[in-house]
Amino acid sequence: MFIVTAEQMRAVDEHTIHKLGIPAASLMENAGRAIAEEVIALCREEGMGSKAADRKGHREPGKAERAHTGPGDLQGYGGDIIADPALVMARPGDQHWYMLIGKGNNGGDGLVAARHLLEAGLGVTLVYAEGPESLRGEAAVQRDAAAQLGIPALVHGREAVDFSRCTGIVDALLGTGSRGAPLGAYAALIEAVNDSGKPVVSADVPSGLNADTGEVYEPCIQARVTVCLALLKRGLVQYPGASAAGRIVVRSIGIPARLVPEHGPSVRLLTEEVLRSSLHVDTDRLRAPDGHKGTYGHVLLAAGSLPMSGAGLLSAKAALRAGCGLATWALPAALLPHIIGSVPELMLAVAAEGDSGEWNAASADAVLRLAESRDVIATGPGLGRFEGDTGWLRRLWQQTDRPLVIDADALNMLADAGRAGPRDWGQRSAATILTPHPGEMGRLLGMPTPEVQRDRIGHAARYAREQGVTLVLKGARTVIATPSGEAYINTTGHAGMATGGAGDVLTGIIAGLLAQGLSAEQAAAFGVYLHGQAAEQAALRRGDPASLLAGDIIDAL
Ligand SMILES: NC(=O)C1=CN([C@@H]2O[C@H](COP(=O)(O)OP(=O)(O)OC[C@H]3O[C@@H](n4cnc5c(N)ncnc54)[C@H](O)[C@@H]3O)[C@@H](O)[C@H]2O)[C@H](O)CC1
Ligand SMILES: [K+]
Repeated sequence: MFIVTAEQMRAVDEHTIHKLGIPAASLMENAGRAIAEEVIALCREEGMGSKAADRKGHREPGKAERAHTGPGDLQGYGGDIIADPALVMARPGDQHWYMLIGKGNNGGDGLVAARHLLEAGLGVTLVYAEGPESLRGEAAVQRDAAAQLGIPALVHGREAVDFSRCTGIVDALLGTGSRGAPLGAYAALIEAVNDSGKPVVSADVPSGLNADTGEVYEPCIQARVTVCLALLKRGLVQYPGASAAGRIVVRSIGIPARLVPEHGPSVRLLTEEVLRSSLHVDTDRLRAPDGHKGTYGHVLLAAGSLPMSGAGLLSAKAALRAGCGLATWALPAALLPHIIGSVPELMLAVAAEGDSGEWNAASADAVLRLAESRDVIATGPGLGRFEGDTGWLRRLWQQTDRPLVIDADALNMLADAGRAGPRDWGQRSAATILTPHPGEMGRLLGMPTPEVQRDRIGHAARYAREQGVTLVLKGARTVIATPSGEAYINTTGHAGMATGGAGDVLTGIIAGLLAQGLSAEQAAAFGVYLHGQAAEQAALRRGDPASLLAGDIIDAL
């Protein structure tokens, strides 16, 4: 599923109307109709104004919905005749919905929805944010149709609006044409709606949400359901916007998704389907029946220091669990006695001499030598900082042609590389994957963490393109961005993954997948997906996400 910006949506919309010749009125009709259907679906689900038998959330028309159009039993003539199933409910007359109408096309969608709800037998009242005379184009056509049908209308500021009288509210105030925080009547209506506690169905996006970044302005509608029209908007999959949206239902309205790549870099929701079809990840083919441990690649992990040896251990175990044939952990000499025997499947190699348990700049020689007979290098977890560390990382970057996964303190070394970023170190010929959390991303970009979080997709995609790397921006809805400017938004995982070591596990998984021959894009996306899915399994086993340990994720892989 594609995820678009408001500008991309507009471009695809224009393409559909002006090049394909689909009338704008058809798109608005489909949009409004979809919103009305989701209002009815919500009413059914919540048993709002309907019979107990109708409270199960199913969309099958109930008994009362079957129209027997003549005397006697029609079944004798070949079966029931059922009125439009999507719009039928048991006792529609108990429902009265207020339809908030803004002056743009979002308002036009709301007006179409009002017509369909009226047709279904619900009570509807229009609440215009501004005088109806301010509507233009298609929205004005819908305003006039609604007026001719006699749908009652109030105008904010002219008549009192009492939300306690309605059963629910459709928010068609602001859509993708919204700019900045809602102003004037829009802000007043949003505040009153949120205070009312009534269920809200938002048209396209909750009004007050930045559709591109997920930033919520003051005020912003808190929706029960958001009926996203045509294509998923970026702001709906990023927090805090994702929380304001409630349940998101993406409804097609006649705009072909295949037009998206013509209008800018594509961002997709990372699902199993996308992994298989767009990313061509075929797990059945990862293991050859006649393979041996050399077939599945050898990971070299340069990680861990005395106070943080567990990080290295987690990464190494995760790489093995992800399926690489062999893993070698390069570590400071002083760690060796503590580690020996803890993971018997793992090979250990001393890279940094001395009894401090820390890394040093000279250890780059040892790491580079070890890398010659390994397929992938991963570094960062538990590494710590040391004198000359940025130069150390620079040597790895420049002097090995092996794929490189860079995490944790190695990212902080990268951040010290200079304003221009590692692109100054030259383009690597092999895959380079960076896995920052928002704080590390902020250091890479030289900006505060909240600024990164304000537009995760935008920052990740820009950095990956400018620096020529594959970037994994961790956090709720992890973003995977590629050097070509494409991105994937992960759908797996939960808040229980906010626990020490979870990132080290991800580094190991990605390295383990790279070793098996996956491309940077495949390994990063599949690794993130698997990491989240394993954490879901582990939380199910434990019964509570909060008690998840990073090691549980490895066990569940
Ligand atoms: N996907 C499609 O192609 C279709 C989308 N539809 C719907 O149309 C809206 C986008 O409509 P647009 O007219 O471009 O913008 P809005 O309705 O969002 O409203 C813009 C309107 O509001 C004023 N405004 C902007 N920002 C603010 C603010 N902060 N406070 C107050 N007022 C503001 C501005 O002046 C404009 O007049 C899309 O979301 C869909 O719902 C089509 O119906 C079908 C095709
Ligand atoms: K809206």
